[in-house]
Amino acid sequence: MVSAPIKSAQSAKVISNAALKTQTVNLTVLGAGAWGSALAALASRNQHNVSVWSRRSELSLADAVKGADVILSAISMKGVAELANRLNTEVAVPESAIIVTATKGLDPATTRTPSQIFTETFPTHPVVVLSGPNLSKEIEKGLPAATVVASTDEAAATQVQTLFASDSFRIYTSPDPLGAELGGTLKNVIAIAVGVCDGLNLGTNAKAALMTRAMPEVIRIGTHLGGQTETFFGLSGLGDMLATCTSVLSRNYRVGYGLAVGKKLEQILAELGSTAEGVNTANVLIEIANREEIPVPISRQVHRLLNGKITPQEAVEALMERDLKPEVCDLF
Ligand SMILES: NC(=O)c1ccc[n+]([C@@H]2O[C@H](COP(=O)([O-])OP(=O)(O)OC[C@H]3O[C@@H](n4cnc5c(N)ncnc54)[C@H](O)[C@@H]3O)[C@@H](O)[C@H]2O)c1
Ligand SMILES: O=P(O)(O)OC[C@H](O)CO
Repeated sequence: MVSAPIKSAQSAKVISNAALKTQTVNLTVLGAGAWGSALAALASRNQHNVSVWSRRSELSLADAVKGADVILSAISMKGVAELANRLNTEVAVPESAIIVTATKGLDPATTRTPSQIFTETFPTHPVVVLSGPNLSKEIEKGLPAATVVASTDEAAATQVQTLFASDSFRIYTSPDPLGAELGGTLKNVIAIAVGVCDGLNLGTNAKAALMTRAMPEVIRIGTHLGGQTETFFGLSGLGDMLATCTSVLSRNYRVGYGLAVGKKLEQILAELGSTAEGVNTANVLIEIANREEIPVPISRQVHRLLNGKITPQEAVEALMERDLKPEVCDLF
């Protein structure tokens, strides 16, 4: 069992990091990619018992989750639904285990978020979203970073906060899992657009305009899907948008940059050798936007570009030639 170190969120505000250290937690990390490995290392440094499972590891999924207090999934979106189903049907997930999801994506088959998938599959377990401006390569180096753990179960969020928090990894709790998750997911499509902007050498003014105009777009679709407006202005929203859109470490940014300098998508993805969720997210997002009639002009151009319907230059022209209008008119 995970100990319950915090009596309430109110008391957590005044307790120092040192006082937040808990009893040892049994953490199982599912996914041994860049993010799963970085999160496993953070928990190990906090002296917790960490086991890491991946589909290629010798450890079976059943053995990996046996006795787990916390199960954290950090696999690519394409595997989340299948993994949730395997956890539900093939193995015995401990009754009291907290499930944490750190994936930033949307399920292509159902358009659900990972937290929605885990909540529907495990209705009696607390589900926590971990999301923020977290480029794993910087975190691996021990550079300072902050993130958000969001859940409707406040005690579970606080326990996950304590599990990973350190002097170099500052964690805030939030009661809005969908908002935190969608901020981190939708910005990947915008990071592709900003990569295009930089690849075409369009300048700082254009980049600032793109990121700023992306905010109402993300908020419009994010709130429609159930997130709270204010969450999109926090670390998991604006914060992650800034990190991902301004760093060459971002794989999504590099997808856009590569397209702008004339590379084919397949070549870019092969060179990356790891997950760029924005490509799948753009497809699912446009499916949702079309179905629900939600305007997403930037994401739509990214979608057209990724699917070979337009060139990077044509995408820029399409955005610049839209009808003129007042700035603050279309948040919802
Ligand atoms: N790397 C980062 O900086 C970072 C930061 C925050 C969030 N994320 C998110 O975390 C998720 C994983 O990213 P990553 O950087 O670790 O990617 P990665 O490509 O390095 O690793 C992906 C992992 O998912 C596993 N996987 C893929 N398909 C699977 C399937 N069908 N079944 C089981 N496992 C499967 C792979 O084996 C691998 O272990 C993504 O949603 C990403 O957006 C990444
Ligand atoms: O490398 P990216 O583009 O997947 O970005 C990683 C994280 O989402 C940044 O917070």
